[in-house]
Amino acid sequence: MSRVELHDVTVRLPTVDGDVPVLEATTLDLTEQRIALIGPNGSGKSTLARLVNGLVAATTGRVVVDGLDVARDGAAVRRRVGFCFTDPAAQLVMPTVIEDVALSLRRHVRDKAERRRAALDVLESHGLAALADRSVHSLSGGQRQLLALAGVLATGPSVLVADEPTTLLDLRNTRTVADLLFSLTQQLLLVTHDLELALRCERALLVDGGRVVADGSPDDVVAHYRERA
Ligand SMILES: Nc1ncnc2c1ncn2[C@@H]1O[C@H](COP(=O)(O)OP(=O)(O)OP(=O)(O)O)[C@@H](O)[C@H]1O
Repeated sequence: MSRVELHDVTVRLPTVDGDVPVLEATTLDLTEQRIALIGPNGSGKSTLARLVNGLVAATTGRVVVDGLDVARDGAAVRRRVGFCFTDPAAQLVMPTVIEDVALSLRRHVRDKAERRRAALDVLESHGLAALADRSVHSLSGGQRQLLALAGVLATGPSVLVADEPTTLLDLRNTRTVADLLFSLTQQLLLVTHDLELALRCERALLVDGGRVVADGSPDDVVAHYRERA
């Protein structure tokens, strides 16, 4: 299993009114397979998640993934850490479904024809092969989210950070995406407002006001969150 470490990490972000603190000094050692990040809107969950693949840089402190420092070894960390956004539109950039998966595979499979075959295999393994030549824009929200996840997973990350991957989905698609996420063997950092999903993880962190205010078993942390709300 992977290991994600935060050593005394703070984040300040620039605004028109100057830098504002978004994450107070945080130290974490994340070794469990599935870790949920829960908490109110604007509490700092996405910021914490984005630190793990360098989408947000620590203002002070160090973020380390499997021994690699995110600030120093950024490219190597990004190869290890897959990131899935709430809105799949943020990561689906090619005109067709198969081209999009092929783009994810560009560093893994050099030959173009082979890459197309590999992309089709990926689509098949996620039940999306029938959509291969469809425009990405013609897909439903659920299909788009599955495709985005398939593209990220095709690169073979050892950690998947998923930032509210089911927020835009209906009940059935939430179940499909959740089933996929919980079938993975990789480490999963799951930012979610869906407390049922949080309860299925091995560990949960409650973030509030830029601080981790509870950390432990999902049962305890979710109960604590419900009491505070
Ligand atoms: N690029 C930025 N510049 C300035 N402030 C930012 C930036 N990104 C986030 N923030 C602020 O940092 C705080 C934490 O935001 P973050 O997105 O991490 O919260 P969150 O817990 O993920 O919220 P939500 O549940 O609504 O997605 C918020 O007050 C937000 O306005």
